[in-house]
Parts: sequence; structure tokens; C-alpha cells
Amino acid sequence: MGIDASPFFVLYARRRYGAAMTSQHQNTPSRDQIRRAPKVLLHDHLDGGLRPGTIVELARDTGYAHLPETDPDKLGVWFREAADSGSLERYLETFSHTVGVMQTREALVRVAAECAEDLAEDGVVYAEVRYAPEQHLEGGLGLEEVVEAVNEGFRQGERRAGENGHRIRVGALLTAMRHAARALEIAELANRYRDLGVVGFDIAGAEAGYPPTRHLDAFEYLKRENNHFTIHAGEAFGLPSIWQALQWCGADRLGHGVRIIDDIQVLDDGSVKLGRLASYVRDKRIPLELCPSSNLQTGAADSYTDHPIGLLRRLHFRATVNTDNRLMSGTSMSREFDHLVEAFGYTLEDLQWFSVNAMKSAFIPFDERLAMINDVIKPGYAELKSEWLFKQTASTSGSAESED
Ligand SMILES: O=c1[nH]cnc2c1ncn2[C@H]1C[C@H](O)[C@@H](CO)O1
Ligand SMILES: [Zn+2]
Repeated sequence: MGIDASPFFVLYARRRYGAAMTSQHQNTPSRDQIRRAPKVLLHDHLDGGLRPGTIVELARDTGYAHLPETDPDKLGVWFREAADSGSLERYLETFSHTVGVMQTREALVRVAAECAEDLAEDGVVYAEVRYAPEQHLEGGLGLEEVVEAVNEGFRQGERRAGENGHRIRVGALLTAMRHAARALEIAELANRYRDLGVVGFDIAGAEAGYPPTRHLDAFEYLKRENNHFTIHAGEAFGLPSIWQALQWCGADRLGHGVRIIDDIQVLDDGSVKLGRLASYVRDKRIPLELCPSSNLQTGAADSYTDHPIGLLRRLHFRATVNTDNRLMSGTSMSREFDHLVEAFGYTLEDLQWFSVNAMKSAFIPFDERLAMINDVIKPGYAELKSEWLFKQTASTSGSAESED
């Protein structure tokens, strides 16, 4: 047996070479470990995460006749390809089909329950899932009925996941569409259902031409109510959008925010210079809800290796990893982590850092966030980090190598 397979060599090398050895030999997570790692998801759209098979069944049950494909596998491929255009506007067009089949109470309950189950199955322990209630009224439901149906679905999904051995907690974020004019009404709805399953508010939709300041009345209302909100900003549009979201609207978090990179200069000697806005975002620990795969599809980044998350993590921004739309990107939290591990060589330490960052940035009360970090996330990663010890011991049993 080669000496580099010995656990004693690894201990020795770790002492001698420091963290680099730790990451290479012990902490590079396998796919299975990534799936089992406790993950936290802050940016996931309910209408962007349906199972293709469910869309087909709901279309049949509700008489929705506009699906581009009725075979679930082909439909899944259709969504991924149609969303892959490089433009946010075209990406958003695909939602007409998911929203189209989410117009009844039964459909909303089912989609929300499956969402919670799918996330839990993927190892997500805490999720904030968003949707726009104003987009689910075509079948005659009222705004409150929509919220209650989705809440009911999340509770069902949490229960079923628990029965299958996966614990998850899901909170809803109510989104207002930025091109519409119902933001204040939706903000009031979010406030009414606070502590009843809704943990905050968001605005989404095409960014260019629809600055967040159009909805100042909603944000000011929420601030007066001491409520929480995030704003999609700095995805398809750059720094002015981020600046408005923070300094005019007072967002607690940035949905995407990836274009903050435009205010960061990497000089030839490798040193880094932050502009005023990037400094503010980092100094104030503003959470960035980064969504790598989604950014590749809408043209906000060219590849995983070039994605700004690498630099933002190195510079200790409050970066978090998210799925955005699992259906349109054919992704999951595990898959996002897989890509980042491959692109940046991330270790379990890095994945824990992202997960703790996300949990710190969640909209639930501080004591609950702390308990999730200390009682769920850290022990989960500690367990995974210790696995190499047992594997190596088993494979070297009988070996008499010593540290010297
Ligand atoms: O990445 C996005 N940017 C802006 N808007 C988005 C994104 N993903 C989904 N949406 C929109 C389309 C959905 O119908 C809506 C509510 O979830 O939010
Ligand atoms: Zn989004």
C-alpha cells in the first residue's frame, strides 16, 4: 500500500502542509455527501420548480391546452432549452405554462407539497420559496385563498418528507411582479400572513425598464411594519438597480445581486479594489442570493468557472447559493453545489460556509436561525467531515505505519 493512503500520513501532511492537504484528502465532497449535506435555500420560485409529470397531469385535469409537449421527459427538456436563450425576458416566457396549470386550489396544494418533498429529498433543511399570488387568480381564487392553498401544500410536503426521514422547514415569500401595479396590495398580504407561513416579500419579473423604485410605497409600508423583503436586482441590469434596491428601497437581501461584480476591480498584480457600492454591500453583510445555473441561462455569466461567486466567496461577501428555477435550469441545490465544487474545488468547509451564510440571512427569527445553525447545519457537516476517518481506517486495517 502506498504511503499516501495512510491516515497517519494524512495527519502528518495536514500538520506539515496545512489546509491544502485537508481539502485535497479529506474534504472534497462526493456527490452523495453533497446530497446529504444540510443545505439552505433562500431563492427558489414555486412556479419554476414543478415536476414535468405534474405539469402534464395538471394540464389534463384543468383543461390547459397550451403545453408545448405532453411527454414529461420531453417537456422537461423543452423547459431547459427554452429557458436557455441568454435573455431574461425570453427565460420568463416559459413561466406562462407553469403558471397556466397553477390556477386551482388543488393544483397549488399539490405543487407546493411536491416542492417541499423534492427539496427535502435533496437535503435542503430550510427553504424560502417564492411565488406571485397575483398570477394565480385566473381560475377564480382570491389572493388569500392562493396563499392558504400554498401554505397547506408546504405543510403537507413537510409532513410527508418527515415521514420519509427528511426534515425540512419551508417559509413562503410573496412576490409582486415589477411590471404590474399590485405591489402594495401584495405587501399588505404578506404582512397579514406573517407568522402564518409567510416570512417576507419580493419583487420579480423583467428588470430593465422596471426599476424597483416604482414600488416604493410597498417597501415603505413593509419597513413601517418591521417586515422583511428581498428584491430581484443586479441580474439583467447592473449597479443602478442594486443601488436603488438598497439605498432607495431598503432591501434586506438582493435577489441575485451578481452584477455587484461590476463594482469590483481585479488589478494586474492580483489585488482587488472595491467601489463604494460593493464596499457597502460587503461591509453591511448584505446577503446575495446567487443562482449560478440561472445566470448562465439568462446571460449574466458565461460559465461556472467564470461565475462571480468564486471571487465574491474569496472576498467574504455574504454569498449564498440558490436554485432560482429548478425546472427551467434542470437543477437542484445539490447540483448547484456539484458545479461549484468542480469549478472552484470547494470543500465541505466551503459548502458549510454558504449554508451558514444563507441561514444567517433567512427571514425567520434570530433564535430559530441560530438553532438551525448550531443544532442542524454544523452537526450535519461535522458528521460528513468525519466520514473520511472511518473509511481510511477500514482500508488500512493491519497496517503498521507510524507517523514517523
Ligand atoms: O430570475 C428571475 N428574475 C426575475 N424574475 C423571475 C426570475 N425567475 C422567476 N421570475 C419570475 C417569474 C415567475 O412567474 C415569478 C414569480 O415566481 O417570478
Ligand atoms: Zn428569481
